[in-house]
Amino acid sequence: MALLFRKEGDAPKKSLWQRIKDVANADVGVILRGGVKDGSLEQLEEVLLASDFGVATTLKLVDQIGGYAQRGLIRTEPEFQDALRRLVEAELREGNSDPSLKLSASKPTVILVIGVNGAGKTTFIGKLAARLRKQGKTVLLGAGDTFRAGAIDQLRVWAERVGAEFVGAKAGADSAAVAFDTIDAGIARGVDVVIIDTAGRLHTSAGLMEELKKVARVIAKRIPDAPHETLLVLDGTIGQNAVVQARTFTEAVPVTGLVVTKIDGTAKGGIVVAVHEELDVPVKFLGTGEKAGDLHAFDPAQFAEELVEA
Ligand SMILES: Nc1nc2c(ncn2[C@@H]2O[C@H](COP(=O)(O)OP(=O)(O)OP(=O)(O)O)[C@@H](O)[C@H]2O)c(=O)[nH]1
Repeated sequence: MALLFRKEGDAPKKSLWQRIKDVANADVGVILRGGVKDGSLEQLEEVLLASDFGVATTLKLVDQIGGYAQRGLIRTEPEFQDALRRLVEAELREGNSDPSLKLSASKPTVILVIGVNGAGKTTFIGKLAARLRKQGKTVLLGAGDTFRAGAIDQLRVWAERVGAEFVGAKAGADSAAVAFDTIDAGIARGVDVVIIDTAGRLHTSAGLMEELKKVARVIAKRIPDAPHETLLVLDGTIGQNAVVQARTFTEAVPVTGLVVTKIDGTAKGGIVVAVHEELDVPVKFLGTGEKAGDLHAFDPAQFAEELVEA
């Protein structure tokens, strides 16, 4: 099984379970004796908060663990660890949680990719294009991040590397116009999937959100049920700020899936659970590095297991 939180050969990071045992030893002891009462789960709560689960998810998990302990369902450390793993997985499967990428029955499927600069949008698009090419699909990348010239070149390089087609424009061009041209080219060339990059920085966040709305409107004008996926890319190392960012974006456009990047750089994967819980949007992919293969289709069972036990 591919490792999410570290590469083969890397020294293991401290797992969530190890941190719970280090910091919350007293809690573990109390829980195992079935003696859960007010205050005895405080250290567990602190570890979960420090691991980016966020307040709402942390309180829910602590409450559930407390309930299990009181009912005598947790009597050994492995039972405690297993309960936590199962609760995290259940959290990830709650509500709107289908991790599969929706492809349209008619060509092309249009995927719009949004997120702030530096979150790893362009790298994700390159990796997703590589994955779709491997599945035998034809792919066209549209460089809608016209705010930054480097982003256009970076996407072109990815297109060449993975054998995808490319539509670009000069830096400063209208992002919505690039999206329109890309879809036109996708229809004319009969490609299977069109992936459109967007800018992540404008002078004001209100300006950025207006631009994204316009891009989505222009796409829908050309293909009424498009974009078929609007994927929001979040940096997994920035903690609760990712939740704040996600709220701003989801208020502007209907986000259909989350991509959490740089998971290889953190051992605190609680943010993946927190964003899903807060937004009721499925996590669809995890990024674990800069290479084409460093993309994982999201699997709640694998994630919960590695987060708690790895
Ligand atoms: N370790 C690690 N680095 C990543 C991952 N995804 C992206 N990066 C790196 O993060 C940096 C930012 O990624 P970009 O893809 O350029 O980010 P962007 O959101 O497109 O931002 P701009 O290019 O500034 O528009 C680059 O140095 C990437 O190589 C990941 O999953 N793991």
